[in-house]
Amino acid sequence: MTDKALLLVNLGSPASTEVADVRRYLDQFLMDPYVIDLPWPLRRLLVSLILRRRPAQSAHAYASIWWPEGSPLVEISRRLHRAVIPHWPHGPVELAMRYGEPSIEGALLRLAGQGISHVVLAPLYPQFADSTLTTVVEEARRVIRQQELDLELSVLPPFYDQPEYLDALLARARPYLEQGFDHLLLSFHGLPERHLHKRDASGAHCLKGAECCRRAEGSVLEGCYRAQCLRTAHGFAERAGLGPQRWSLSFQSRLGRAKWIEPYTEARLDELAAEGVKKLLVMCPAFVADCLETLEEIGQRGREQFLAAGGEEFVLIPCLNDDPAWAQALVQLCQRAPVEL
Ligand SMILES: C=CC1=C(C)c2cc3[nH]c(cc4nc(cc5[nH]c(cc1n2)c(C)c5CCC(=O)O)C(CCC(=O)O)=C4C)c(C)c3C=C
Ligand SMILES: [Fe+2]
Ligand SMILES: [Fe+2]
Repeated sequence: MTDKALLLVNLGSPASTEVADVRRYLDQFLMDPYVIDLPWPLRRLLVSLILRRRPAQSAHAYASIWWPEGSPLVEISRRLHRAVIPHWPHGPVELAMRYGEPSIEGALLRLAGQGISHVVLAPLYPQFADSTLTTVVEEARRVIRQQELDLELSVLPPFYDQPEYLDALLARARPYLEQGFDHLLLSFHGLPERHLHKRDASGAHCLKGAECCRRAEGSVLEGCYRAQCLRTAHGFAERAGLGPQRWSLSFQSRLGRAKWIEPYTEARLDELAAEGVKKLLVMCPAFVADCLETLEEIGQRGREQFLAAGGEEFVLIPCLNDDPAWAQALVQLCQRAPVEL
């Protein structure tokens, strides 16, 4: 029966490392109100300022990690897509990117054209944020509304604490853990603090103390990216049998002057070297596919920083990527967990 399609959605990348393509991509990305949550005129002004210098800098960074097939994030997502297809018994599997190509619009039009009536939307982000999950769901809804498609949607919720995901992470990390290390740093993508406050309607929970996100439950946990990152990190460390001294958590990829959630990865790299850590393992569990933020920011700049600060060995554990066990685990999640919209 071909009545229930699966649509995998990742973030997306520029079409090439040309500055003009990077500018186009950054414009689409940063003008998304779920990413820069300012009223349109202010957002336009801020993004135009960012677009004066950032495209050239980012193009240079992208060029240093680009693959012959194109963007690592997009190519890895394509490989994951191919690995998932044989495991999904309910119908076609499509791949889309929230920004750039292949688009969510194109994928939904193709599925509707095949007579599909139900789509399971799988945003490939373990932790919830408006800039990850909400924007994907809203884009899918916009396309269905504007194109008048007869499609029902359900969505894979954040899977930050799900055994399928944590087990896949551990299987990925185990060979690196077994080789010995002084410390494991779990570096998550950061988020402006404002995005957390906005989701904490009571104003009483989020960022009210070092442990507030650790204790979050119910709707507070559902809306708190930081709390979900902490759950992932503690869940992973427990499964790996790591004591509190063997690992820590940080947040990377800060953009602009606003305060982002702490501790910052950059600061932690210096601290760990100063504390005498010689061999550092780094894993980035907010990303299911290696991308600019893991390969360049951590794998190149993070490595240089740690070694310059006195560290001796820096090992970046690859993301889950197209690992066959992860492809199977993802299908299990998509069969077990989707929520009707
Ligand atoms: C993993 C989840 C992600 C969250 C949360 C997120 C929030 C967020 N990001 C920016 C700004 C940028 N992010 C950029 C790259 C990038 N971000 C994610 C994921 C999350 N972002 C990924 C997977 C990537 C890599 C894309 C790739 O092509 O490899 C970039 C672009 C690159 C650059 O110029 O540095 C920007 C800009 C904001 C502002 C934000 C939260 C509000
Ligand atoms: Fe980002
Ligand atoms: Fe919180």
